[in-house]
Amino acid sequence: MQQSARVLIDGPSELVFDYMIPTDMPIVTGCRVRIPLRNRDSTGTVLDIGPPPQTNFTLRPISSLIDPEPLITPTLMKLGKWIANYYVAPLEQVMRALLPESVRQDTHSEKTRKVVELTAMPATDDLEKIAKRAPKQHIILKLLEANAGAMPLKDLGGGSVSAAVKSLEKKGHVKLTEEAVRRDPDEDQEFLESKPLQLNSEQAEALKQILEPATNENGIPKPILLHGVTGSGKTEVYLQAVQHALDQGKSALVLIPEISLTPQTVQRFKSRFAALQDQVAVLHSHLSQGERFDEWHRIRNGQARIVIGARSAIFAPLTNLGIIIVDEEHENTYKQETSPRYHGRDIAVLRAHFEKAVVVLGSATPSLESFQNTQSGKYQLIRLTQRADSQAMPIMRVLDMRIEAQKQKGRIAILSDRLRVSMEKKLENGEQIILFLNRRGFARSLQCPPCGHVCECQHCAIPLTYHRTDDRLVCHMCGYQSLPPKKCPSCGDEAIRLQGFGTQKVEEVIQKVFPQARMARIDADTMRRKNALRDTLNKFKAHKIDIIIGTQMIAKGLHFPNVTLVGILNADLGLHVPDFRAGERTFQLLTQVAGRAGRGELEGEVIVQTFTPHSPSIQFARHHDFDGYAEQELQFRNQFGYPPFAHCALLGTRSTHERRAEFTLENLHKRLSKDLPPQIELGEPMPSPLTRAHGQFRYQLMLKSTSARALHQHVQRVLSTTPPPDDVTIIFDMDALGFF
Ligand SMILES: Nc1ncnc2c1ncn2[C@@H]1O[C@H](COP(=O)(O)OP(=O)(O)OP(=O)(O)O)[C@@H](O)[C@H]1O
Ligand SMILES: [Zn+2]
Ligand SMILES: [Zn+2]
Repeated sequence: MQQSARVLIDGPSELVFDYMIPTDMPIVTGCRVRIPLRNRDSTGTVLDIGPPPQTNFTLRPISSLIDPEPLITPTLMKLGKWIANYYVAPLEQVMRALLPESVRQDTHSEKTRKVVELTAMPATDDLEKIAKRAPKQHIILKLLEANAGAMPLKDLGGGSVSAAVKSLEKKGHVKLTEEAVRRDPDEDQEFLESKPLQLNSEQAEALKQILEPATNENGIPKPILLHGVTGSGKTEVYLQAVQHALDQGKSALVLIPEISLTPQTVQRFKSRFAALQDQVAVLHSHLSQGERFDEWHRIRNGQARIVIGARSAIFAPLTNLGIIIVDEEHENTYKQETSPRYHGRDIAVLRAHFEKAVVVLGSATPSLESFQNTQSGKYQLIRLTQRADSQAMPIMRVLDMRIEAQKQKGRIAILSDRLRVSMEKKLENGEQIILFLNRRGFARSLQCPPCGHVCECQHCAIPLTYHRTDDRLVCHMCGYQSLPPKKCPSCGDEAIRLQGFGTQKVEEVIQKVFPQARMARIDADTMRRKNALRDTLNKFKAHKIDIIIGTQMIAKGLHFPNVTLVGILNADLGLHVPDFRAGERTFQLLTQVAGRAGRGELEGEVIVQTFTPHSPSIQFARHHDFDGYAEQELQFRNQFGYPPFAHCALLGTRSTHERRAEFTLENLHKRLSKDLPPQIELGEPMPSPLTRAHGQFRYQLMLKSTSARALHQHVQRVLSTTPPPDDVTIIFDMDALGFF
C-alpha cells in the first residue's frame, strides 16, 4: 500500500501537513523534501511515515527529495518519538527541539572568505621588474611564497591590496578563490594545550570502571553515577575518558548545566583537546544562527567528534557515540521549561542505552533519583572521596541567626558578628571571599524569627505558601488552606512575618562595613551583558576583586585557589519553599558553594547563617555527609510517596481570563478522575503560587503515580479528547521539578 508522510513545513508558522509518497521515492523520517503548499513550492522535514490518514480529500504527492541522507539519525528519531510519548508533547514540537531552526530552514549558507593562491611565480628578472614598478605586488608574491602559496585576502591587507591582487591575477601569477570558513564562536580565545594529569588512585580506579563498565543482561553498559566530592578531580576523569573514546575511533558528548555559567569547564575541555581544535564543537544558546548551522553540520558530517553543550546538545547528531558525560547531573537546568519538557540527563541515559554507549553522570551532590538508581542496582556507583591534591574539605560553621535577630532587635540581620570578624581577617591577609545569597523566590512561607518555626501542611510536610491578596496559607501540593496564625504556633511570638533581603541590599551593607574592599555582584541583573560573567570571574581570578556577592550563578564548578572564606547569608530561603525538593536543593547548594572554599594551599572556611540550624540538610551538609543526608531524605520521600518512589507531574492552565483558566482545569480534573488508574493520585485544582504572570492567570494541579506509563497514557488520553478553549493554554510537565 502507498504510504503518506507528515511534513513539518519550513517557515515561521511551522505548519504540519500530510503528503503522499510517490512509490519510487526512497523517503525515510528525517529527510528534507520539496512539497506543494497552496499554489507555491515549499520545503520541509519528514516527521513520520505511515498509512495515509482517513480524509475526504486526496493528499498531494511530495514533489521531490532534497537530500537522500536524513538530517536526523535513526537513533535520534527513535529518541524523539520516545520523548513525544513520555512527555505528552506533539511530535512536531519535539522535532523542533531535535533540529535547530537554523538547520531545518536551510537558509544559512556557509561563510566564505577570499583566498589568494600563487599559481606561477614570475621568473627572477620579471620579479625584479615588478619589485621596482609595483612594490605592493612584489610584497604579495613574496608573502605568498613564504606561506605555502596561499593566504586569505584579509591577511594580505584586504581591500587595500585588491587592486594589486587583480593585476597579478591578470598576469596569471595568482588566482582568487573562495573558501568555506567555520564561524568559530571562540575565535577570540586561545587555548593552550594541557597535558593529562597523573591520576590519583581513586581517579584511576574510576577511569578503569568507566572504560570497562558493568553491563546489563543485554550487554549494554550500565549507567554510571560518579559521586566525587567537590574538588575531587572529576573533570580530569571525564577528560581522560573522552580521550579514550577518541582513541577508539568513537565520538563523545559532554553535557554541562549552562555554558555561560560554567566557562571554566568549557575552557578545560578546549585546552585539553587544543590540538584537535577542529574536532571540538561547542553548542549553546548564545551562538548566532550561522554559528549554530556550522557547528551542527561539522558534527553531522563527522568532522567534530567531541561535542560540549548545554541541555539541547543531547540531540547533537553524532554517530558512533562512545561516551556521554553529564556533569553536575543534579542541576535543574537540565530540565527544559517549555514543551517538550524533557530532562537532559534522563534523555542522556536513554540515548546511551540506544547507542550502547557509556553514560557517566557526575556530581558532588547527586540527585536522589540517580542515587536511588544505584541503590536498586540499575546504575553503577563510583566514588571519589578525597580532594584531588589531598587538601582538606573546608570547615563549616553554622550560625544561629535567631540569636542574631534578638541582638539586632526587630531589624533583619544580614551580617552576623562572626562572619564580619572572619571577613576582616581574610581581607587583612589578602585572601578572597565569596558571599552567597539564595535567590529569593516569589513563593513565601511564614517563618518566626525568634524560634525559626515554619508553617507546614500536615498532609504533605512542605511549607505552606502565603497568598497576600486573600491573606491565606495554601499547600501547593494538595490544596489544603488555612488562615495565617497571629502568633507563632511554636513559641507564641507575634513577630512571625515575612522577611528577606536581596543581593543589592547585601552589597550596600557590605560596602558600608568594608569601604576599602573591591567587590562585584553576580546575579541575573548584573550579568546580562554577553561575557560579563567570564570577565568578572577573570578579574576575580587575577585578584582585582576581593569579595564576590552572588546568587546560584556562582555555585557551580568554579575553581579559585585564593578563596578561603565562603559566607552563606540566608541558608533558609531555599529551604522553606513549597516544594518537596527544597531540602535536597539546600543540601546541594550548601555543599557546592562550600566546595568553592579552600581549593588551594590555604585552608577554607565556610560560615552558614540560618534560622533553622538543626534542619537536616544544613547539618548533613556541614558534615560533608551525602550518604547520611540521602538516607534520611529517601526515607521522607518514601513515606510521602514522592520521587524517586513515584512520578510527579503538573497540569496547568493559563489564560488572560481567570475564570476560563480555572474552569478549564476543573473540567480536566473531572475528566481525569473518571477511570483513574489506581496507581495515580490526583490532586485538587488550585491557583498557582505565582497566580498571575505575564498578564495570564495560572491554575494547576498535581498528579502522582508509581507508574510513569499509567500517568502519561492517562493524561494523553484526556488531553487529546478535551481540547481547551482558544484562549486557554494547557501545560503538562511530566517529572516536574518546580511546582509553579
Ligand atoms: N590527579 C591529579 N593530580 C593533581 N591535581 C589534580 C588531579 N586531578 C585534578 N587535579 C586538580 O584538582 C583541582 C580540582 O579538580 P576538578 O575541578 O576536576 O574537581 P571536580 O571534582 O570537577 O570539582 P567540582 O565538582 O568542585 O567542580 C583542579 O585544579 C585539578 O586540576
Ligand atoms: Zn498538602
Ligand atoms: Zn516562634
